[in-house]
Amino acid sequence: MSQFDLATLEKIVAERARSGDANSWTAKLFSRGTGKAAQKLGEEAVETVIAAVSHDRQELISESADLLYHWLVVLALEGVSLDEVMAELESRTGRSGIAEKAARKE
Ligand SMILES: N=c1c2ncn([C@@H]3O[C@H](COP(=O)(O)OP(=O)(O)OP(=O)(O)O)[C@@H](O)[C@H]3O)c2ncn1[C@@H]1O[C@H](COP(=O)(O)O)[C@@H](O)[C@H]1O
Repeated sequence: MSQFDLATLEKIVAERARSGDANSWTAKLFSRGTGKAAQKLGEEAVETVIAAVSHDRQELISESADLLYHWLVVLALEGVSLDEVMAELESRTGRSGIAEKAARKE
């Protein structure tokens, strides 16, 4: 099982955004701003949907990775942290009591 996680990728994105490296896609996207990055996010979302409805498993994995990366870039450009999104998701678990049920099973 992969040990890689979104928090690590969020840190990489922040570091690459600051790098100013001409070879960095992240730095390039940051320099072009939220409009361009959000456009790329939308394209990756559509490509993910196409892979899913095509039942193309490998493409679905690849496009999902592109989607999550570009999503983190857009969050960073807008000053939203992954933690804030996770807190929002966590708050929703309370609605069904599912988190408490899962915790009781541990
Ligand atoms: N996870 C990613 C990642 N996923 C996708 N991409 C890039 O996203 C870009 C967009 O994909 P497209 O197929 O749409 O590319 P394109 O056709 O060249 O783009 P356009 O012509 O539409 O502008 C590609 O250049 C991919 O390389 C990524 N670029 C970077 N990362 C991560 O960010 C780190 C830092 O990367 P750099 O910023 O490039 O150093 C990497 O080590 C990775 O961990």
